[in-house]
Amino acid sequence: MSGSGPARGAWGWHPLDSRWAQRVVDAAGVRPGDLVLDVGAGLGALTAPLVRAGADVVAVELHPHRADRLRRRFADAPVRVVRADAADLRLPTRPFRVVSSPPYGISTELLKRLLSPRSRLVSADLVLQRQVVNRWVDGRAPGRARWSRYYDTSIGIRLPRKAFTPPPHVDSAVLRIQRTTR
Ligand SMILES: C[S@@+](CC[C@H](N)C(=O)[O-])C[C@H]1O[C@@H](n2cnc3c(N)ncnc32)[C@H](O)[C@@H]1O
Repeated sequence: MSGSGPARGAWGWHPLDSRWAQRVVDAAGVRPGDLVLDVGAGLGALTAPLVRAGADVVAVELHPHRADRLRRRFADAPVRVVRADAADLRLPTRPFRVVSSPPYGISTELLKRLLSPRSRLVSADLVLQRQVVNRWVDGRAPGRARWSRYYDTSIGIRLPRKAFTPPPHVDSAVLRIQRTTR
């Protein structure tokens, strides 16, 4: 999914209902002034409650029209909209959190990047396919030997299919990642 972007029809368009988005952000424990990446921000379902929580948000969105709409919607808020492919994401050089409902197709690539050796990731709350979350919490995740010294993984809120429009064909949950050292 790099270069000209995903193939037509592969844009992973399952926006979160605003009440569920608020719950995900509340559970993430974001504090005023935190730098938070919303990867695959769509039209800002998570960006809006992140702004209300006082975060400085970087909203990453590849779709050109969605990125434009995000810019307009959050023109007066502490939100930087970056039109970029999450697969090529440049991580901040200062500590940051991630609260995101990314397209499921890029979740493994995104997680590898967030947990890479020089990452300043403090915590991540990612809405993902429940099967994928289970894999990351029960010890079957890629590269675990390397990153498990620094990070704990756990399962957060379980989201019903009706938390999205249109409902996806799979169950979802929040994968919580928290730095334990450094
Ligand atoms: C599942 S939707 C979630 C949208 C929003 N976060 C929400 O919860 O309503 C995923 C979003 O990721 C965007 N997207 C798809 N592929 C992407 C990529 N490679 N890099 C960045 N964003 C991407 C889609 O355009 C879509 O807006």
